[in-house]
Parts: sequence; structure tokens; C-alpha cells
Amino acid sequence: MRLSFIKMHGLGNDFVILDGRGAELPRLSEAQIRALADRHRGIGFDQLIVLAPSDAADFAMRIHNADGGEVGACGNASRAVAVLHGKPAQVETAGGLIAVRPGDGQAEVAMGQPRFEWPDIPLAYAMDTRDMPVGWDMLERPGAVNVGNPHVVFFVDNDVADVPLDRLGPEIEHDPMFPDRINVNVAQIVSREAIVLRVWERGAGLTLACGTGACATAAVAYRRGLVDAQVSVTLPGGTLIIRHDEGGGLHMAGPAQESYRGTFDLDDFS
Ligand SMILES: N[C@H](CCC[C@H](N)C(=O)O)C(=O)O
Repeated sequence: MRLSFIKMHGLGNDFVILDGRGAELPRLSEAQIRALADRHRGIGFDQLIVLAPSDAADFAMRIHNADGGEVGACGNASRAVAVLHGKPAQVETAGGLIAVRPGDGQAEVAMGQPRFEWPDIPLAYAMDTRDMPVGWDMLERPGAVNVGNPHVVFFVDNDVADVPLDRLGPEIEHDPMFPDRINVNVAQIVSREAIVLRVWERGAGLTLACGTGACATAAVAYRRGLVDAQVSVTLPGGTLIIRHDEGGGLHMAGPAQESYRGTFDLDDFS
């Protein structure tokens, strides 16, 4: 079966988007998604995004990591889908309802309320998620938060580039403390208005940017009183602006672009 796709990215975090808003698409298996995600034998992406009709919102966005797993949120893809849709919309995701507003080559997303209770992350047992008494090598005493997907956030005093995240990321992602696994964020607080961040993404590995990681890191830092309500978060791929509204809701703003359009034969990836 021949399928059309749109290739997009947000600060280099890249997506293949299958647009099923008008016509029902076949459900891809995890093996097919992994094969499509392969950057040598497939098309290559960090996440596969499948759009579909929704009874609860303007449309639904299903999010699959490169490892094939379906997850609840993807901040950079939310901006990409906003630019693709071309007008403000409510979008249904497995992690809840989000509101997107496109601009010229950029978009804003209202991500909803961060959740900090240990069962909501989830953690395998009760723990203070503000300042967790755990550590892996030089990474210790993180905060945890769910922003539609689960994140653990470590703060370091030195350059985040010095942290061996390629080794520690998978070790932390798969720790039994995190029953649904976890996205791993390593951040340096530059000032009350600026954070530098690197992310090991659950199911995708090191990415150039992670929108929910930027939201999660800003939320954990704000909860600790380390940053103001609005903060810039600079990742290897570029900078996002994260803002807490008066009710504590999270808003993210940043670029998103289309790269190219193409087709593939699903039978080649079965
Ligand atoms: N790896 C994440 C999903 C994608 C998040 C990231 N690409 C973003 O922009 O938020 C997870 O397993 O929850």
C-alpha cells in the first residue's frame, strides 16, 4: 500500500507525519515503525506522527517513538502539526488535550498543567518528586514531572556537554524506578531567564531538541524557585520559550518547518 507523508522538524527533532484527518489510514505495527525510522534502510525520524479525526478535538495526533512505542506527548511535533494545519486548533493526544496556534514558521502550544505526584509520573514507589534522593554517577537529586509524558530532570553546574548522556541516558531510561521508562533531561541554569538543556529521549535517544523536555525542565526549575515564569531553553538544535501562566499551565513557543513530502510503499517495511 502506497502512503504519502510530510517530513517536518522542530529545531532538528524530526518527524514523519501521516495525515489521516481526511481518510482512515492503516495501523502500522511497531516493527514497521522501527523499520521506517531507520536512518539507513528507512526514511528516518525521531517520531512518527499519525493525524486522525477526533470526537473530542479538531483532530487527534498519535505519537510513536522511533522504537515503535506509542506515547502521550511530543512538543516539537505539536508545533509542526500546528504549522501544517495552518490555523489554531485543539488537538487530542494520548497525554491529554493541547491547544496549538501557528504563526509564520513557528507555533505556540498550550501544553496544560504539569503533574508532579509520584503516581502521575509514574514512579514505582512513593517519593518526593521535587528533589529525589537518587543518583547515577554525577547526576543526582533530580526532579520528576509528567507533561503528557514522563520526564526526570537533573541540574548540573558544569557544561551539559560534559555529561556522558549517551551512557547514562539509557541506564536511567530503563531503571525499574520508572515503570513506563522516562525521558532524561540534563540542564544548566544560566540565569533566572535562561536554561541550557540536553535530552536523552525515551524510545528515540539523543535528539537535537525535545519540546516536552524543555517544558519539563522549566516546570521543575520553576517549582524549585530557580527561574522566572518565562524562561528560554536552549538545546543543541536551538531555543524554545517556555512560559507558566497564572494558573501554572505551561506554554511553549518556537519554530517548526516542513522539510519535504514523499511517498513510500508500506509493503517494503512489513
Ligand atoms: N520521547 C518522548 C516523545 C517525544 C518527545 C519529544 N520529541 C518532544 O518534542 O517533546 C517520549 O517517549 O515521551
